[in-house]
Amino acid sequence: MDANGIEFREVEGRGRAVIAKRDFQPGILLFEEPALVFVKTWMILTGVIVFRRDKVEHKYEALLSEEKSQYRSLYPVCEEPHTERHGERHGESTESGGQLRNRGRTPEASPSPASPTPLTSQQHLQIWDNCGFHYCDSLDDQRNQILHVVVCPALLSAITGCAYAYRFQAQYVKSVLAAGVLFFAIVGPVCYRLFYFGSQAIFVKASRLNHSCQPNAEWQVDAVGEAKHAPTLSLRTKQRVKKGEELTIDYIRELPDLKQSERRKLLQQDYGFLCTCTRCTRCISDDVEELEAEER
Ligand SMILES: C[S@@+](CC[C@H](N)C(=O)[O-])C[C@H]1O[C@@H](n2cnc3c(N)ncnc32)[C@H](O)[C@@H]1O
Repeated sequence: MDANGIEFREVEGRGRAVIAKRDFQPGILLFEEPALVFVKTWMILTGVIVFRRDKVEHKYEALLSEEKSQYRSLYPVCEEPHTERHGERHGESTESGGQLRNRGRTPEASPSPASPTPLTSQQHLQIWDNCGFHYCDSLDDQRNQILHVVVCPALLSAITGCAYAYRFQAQYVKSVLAAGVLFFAIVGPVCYRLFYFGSQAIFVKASRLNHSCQPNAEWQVDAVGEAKHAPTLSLRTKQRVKKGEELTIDYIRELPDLKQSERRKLLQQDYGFLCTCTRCTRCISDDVEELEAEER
């Protein structure tokens, strides 16, 4: 499906954005988009995404030259002045779409796209940090189940059991069993948040979606049959959206319980921007206490 009914343009203070060109009811599919590139990751403490840099670079090298320039157009998404060229539409595979916006790099209209300056590891990292969508596919889910239901409990039970046996000279087997019960009862639920497998993908159009703490759209990744087809992101409206409104998503939707002030801090620390969504603007202006009372 093409991105009908939406457009990509600049908004004040937030760079390029996705705007509704007509009214939408809740639950409407706005667009579907295959991943440009995706990698397997781990996540620690529901926040720190870890992947092998060389893998990311290797995947980039395997892209076609047009795809490479789309990928490169994402760097640096937010550091340069957002000067949109006439007719530029993000995600379109035309010559004007996906132009290089890299500092110190010649615009693509004149140079040979075959030999762009190589991206550094740091630049790759910045692209993935800013634009990577994290999700779990079915293989990740299986690995997580094995990890959290078998490996982690067994390992932690064995360690706790050994410590218990050493401390109290208890029989090893009894200690491991006791530690296992203890683990499932107390540590098990916590362990689920400590470490898990996932995947991360770059979706060119979707990476133009700005964040809001009260988003009007939500994304989902379908990664069934990933070996044969690239995972596909679909974006749907969450509520009624009026013509001219910006479409936004929640960048930290896996942490719904945070207070507004904590959300702002996290977005600044992890994503490097001061959120200017309506909710945050209200929070800055005067009623932080009122907002936090509402949240309680
Ligand atoms: C994935 S990009 C979104 C598209 C980006 N606006 C662009 O021009 O390509 C994320 C960046 O957009 C900006 N941004 C997104 N949501 C924002 C918000 N609520 N307030 C301020 N800046 C925001 C930040 O600079 C952030 O690092």
